[in-house]
Amino acid sequence: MSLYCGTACRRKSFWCYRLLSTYVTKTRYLFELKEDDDACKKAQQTGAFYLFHNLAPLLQKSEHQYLLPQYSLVELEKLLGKLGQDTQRIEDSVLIGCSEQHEAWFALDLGLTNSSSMSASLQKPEMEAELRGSFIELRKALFRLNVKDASLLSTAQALLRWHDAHQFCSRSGQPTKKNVAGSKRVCPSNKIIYYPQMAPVVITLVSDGTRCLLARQSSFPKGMYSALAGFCDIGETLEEAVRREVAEEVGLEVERLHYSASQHWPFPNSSLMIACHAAVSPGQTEIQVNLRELEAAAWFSHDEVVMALKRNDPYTKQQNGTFPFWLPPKLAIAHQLIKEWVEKPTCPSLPA
Ligand SMILES: NC(=O)C1=CN([C@@H]2O[C@H](COP(=O)(O)OP(=O)(O)OC[C@H]3O[C@@H](n4cnc5c(N)ncnc54)[C@H](OP(=O)(O)O)[C@@H]3O)[C@@H](O)[C@H]2O)C=CC1
Ligand SMILES: [Mg+2]
Repeated sequence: MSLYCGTACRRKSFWCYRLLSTYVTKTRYLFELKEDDDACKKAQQTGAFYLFHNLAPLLQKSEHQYLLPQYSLVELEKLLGKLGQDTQRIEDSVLIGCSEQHEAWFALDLGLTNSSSMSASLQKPEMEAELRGSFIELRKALFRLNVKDASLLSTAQALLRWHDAHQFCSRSGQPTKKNVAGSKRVCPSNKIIYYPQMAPVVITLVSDGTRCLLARQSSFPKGMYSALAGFCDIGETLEEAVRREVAEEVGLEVERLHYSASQHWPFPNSSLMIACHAAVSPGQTEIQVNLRELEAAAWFSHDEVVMALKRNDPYTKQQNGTFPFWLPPKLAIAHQLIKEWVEKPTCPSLPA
């Protein structure tokens, strides 16, 4: 459905864009592309495509960081032709954002095969040579991207992964069909609509007023400690999830907590990280580590944390064979929580 806006501009669109801020017009343009398949197809003609292979983004190496190449629809069609692939494959692409000038951005995975398309998975080396880049695992690349690109690729990978895992209706078993933008999938037989999902995860930096509590899982890189994290259970509030996770993992009862910020985190699936500061009373700080969840947990002083934040070569083994204590990289919300605590290590004052 389209609406004409007021007499002054006569533009055929969902919205009258004339008096709105750049941010609002961009948001409403994206909304329109998600709702209107024809508008989204049209946007592909002038849009930019980011490529993936089995969820690894195509990147080009520059001196210190990775660059993100993008392709126009015409370039993509040429590339697929050259590789002997049907251009119908472009229908698998998903909308991931747009520029302020309304150039729509799409992501397309050329390694994953879709139940509804007959295209075979393309060979990675052949494509890398053609594209003069490399498909690099997001875990390895994320921390060498600028914040904007890292966020765009996290979104793209999460959406591509969700579509790959939701090709069939869980009620009818029939193949589901995505809309052009990829903001949903529908089962043609029973009309059930599936929307991309994120799992809410609380991440909490516990403090006793002078020290903060950090922990590590055995899967973490050697020497790295982070704030306590855990998936929310169904039916829980954030406050309940924080109190339960802290109790489960280190055996402490949180007295006060306050919200700091949130972050989309693509690993291992798509999580919405909700970051909080929490306090325990100085008299109740003896921890009992749940070894089924954590390898270790400990209280760290302000000075120790300040030193660890300065460490920029954390993987170097020390002479005694151990790895130095270090903290998650800047891009992780855990880093932000820890930095906030270093700047203001007092207990939060809001009631839990
Ligand atoms: N961005 C950041 O700064 C940080 C992000 N994180 C992220 O937070 C997430 C959660 O932290 P973590 O300590 O591992 O979580 P939990 O403490 O909840 O424990 C993880 C366990 O929960 C189970 N699980 C896995 N997926 C789900 C789900 N969707 N819902 C409910 N339970 C699930 C699994 O158990 P089982 O296998 O036994 O079924 C898993 O081993 C991690 O994925 C991690 O990547 C963590 C720290 C910092
Ligand atoms: Mg945990």
